[in-house]
Amino acid sequence: MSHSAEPLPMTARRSGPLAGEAKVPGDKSISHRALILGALAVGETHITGLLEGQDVLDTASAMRAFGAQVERLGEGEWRVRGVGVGGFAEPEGVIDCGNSGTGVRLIMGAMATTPITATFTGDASLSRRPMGRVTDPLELFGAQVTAREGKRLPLTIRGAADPVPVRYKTPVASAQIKSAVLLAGLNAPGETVVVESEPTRDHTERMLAGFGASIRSETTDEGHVITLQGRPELKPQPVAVPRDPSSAAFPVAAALIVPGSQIRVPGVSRNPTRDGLYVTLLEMGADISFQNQREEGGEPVADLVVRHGPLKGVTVPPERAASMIDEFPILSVIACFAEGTTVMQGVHELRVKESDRIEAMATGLVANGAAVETTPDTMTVHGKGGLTGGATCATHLDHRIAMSFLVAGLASEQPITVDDGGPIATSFPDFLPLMRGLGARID
Ligand SMILES: O=C(O)C1=C[C@@H](OP(=O)(O)O)[C@@H](O)[C@H](O)C1
Ligand SMILES: C=C(OP(=O)(O)O)C(=O)O
Repeated sequence: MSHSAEPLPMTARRSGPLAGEAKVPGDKSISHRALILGALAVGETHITGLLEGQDVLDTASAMRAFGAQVERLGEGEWRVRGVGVGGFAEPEGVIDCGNSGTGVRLIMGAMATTPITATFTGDASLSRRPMGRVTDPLELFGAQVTAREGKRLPLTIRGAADPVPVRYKTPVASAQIKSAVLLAGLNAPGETVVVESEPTRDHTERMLAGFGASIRSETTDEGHVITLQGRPELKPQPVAVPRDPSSAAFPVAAALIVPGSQIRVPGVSRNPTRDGLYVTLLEMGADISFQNQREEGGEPVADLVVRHGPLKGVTVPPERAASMIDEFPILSVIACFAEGTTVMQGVHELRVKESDRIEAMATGLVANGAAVETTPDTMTVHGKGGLTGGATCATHLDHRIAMSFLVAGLASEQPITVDDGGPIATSFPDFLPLMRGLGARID
């Protein structure tokens, strides 16, 4: 939901060793998809471990507006009674996706091949983000899109009455574009094909297969090719959402930079398309072990044990960017506490997230004593084994910027303040109690 709540400043102070267990919330990407596929299935989908962050709650409301029955049974436990592929009803009101790029882009895809009309809106951050990357391919299916200048929200989609399948090469590596096209392809006859230059997170493909769709992925000379057979009957599946590796990154980073820390983060997804931060941290010399590796709900998971220790700067190659796209803000913090230079390459997509994350991190880190250089596509941090701190950082309605600076403050010489911690609730509503439970001094 878009709201103009009062800003909520928060301050993090140098803390003693962090210890204990960090049970981070359910994966945000999988949570959105469980609700949307549940709504498109025929029958009842039972979900456990759903992230109850505002982004996902907005997707739940949207699925109700399109005619699905969505009920909360208990903490993280939800039931969705779906309407079937092509069964969405026309919503009576505007669909407000709040702060969530994933929510709005996937839902636009899911309705674009059904003959109904819907208007989408979002908060100030989402209204600045590019939507043409999704509406362009949706028009190829036959949907009609009315948007203001620059293809931003609010926009209206009139779904195709007689959709045609599409073969689409994504112009940027984006799981949101890929997923929107695949979800639109569900109600088009024949094969819808998405080609991506680098593989992006594959939760949509895994879950569609789990719900009984015929879908295959292969690597060819052209790239990573996903082929979906349209008009399946989706069969409800129990979905057990693993814990979010992108949320886990914050307590993990805190334990790595606060001297003497040792924490355990159980049940975190280790999906290879989401694993780039952890690969990078191991290269930096981080002391992380992955215990009890197992499969849960179609995703590989492990318990992470993380200990503080010395870190060194590394170069993160551009082909790794997609597998850690949301983790660069917190990596830039960790890089300040390493010795030596960390270069993050191929990160231009960070400029069109909830904020321009390259700009937001560089400005805040420099204000707190770091040496950072940026180009349109790279961020370089000259690590000095610590940070002075003492400054207030602007979070620009961006949860990951807020959490990154708060983690930085736990190990800086002086406290670090963020001007607004409110957006943290979009993806990690229990961030404060969880971090305080480990010994973090944040108020
Ligand atoms: O598909 C998803 O669930 C997501 C894809 C990524 O966005 P892009 O596809 O725009 O890179 C990521 O940044 C976002 O947090 C979640
Ligand atoms: C980019 C993010 O989310 P979204 O695109 O769904 O707003 C994120 O959670 O870091």
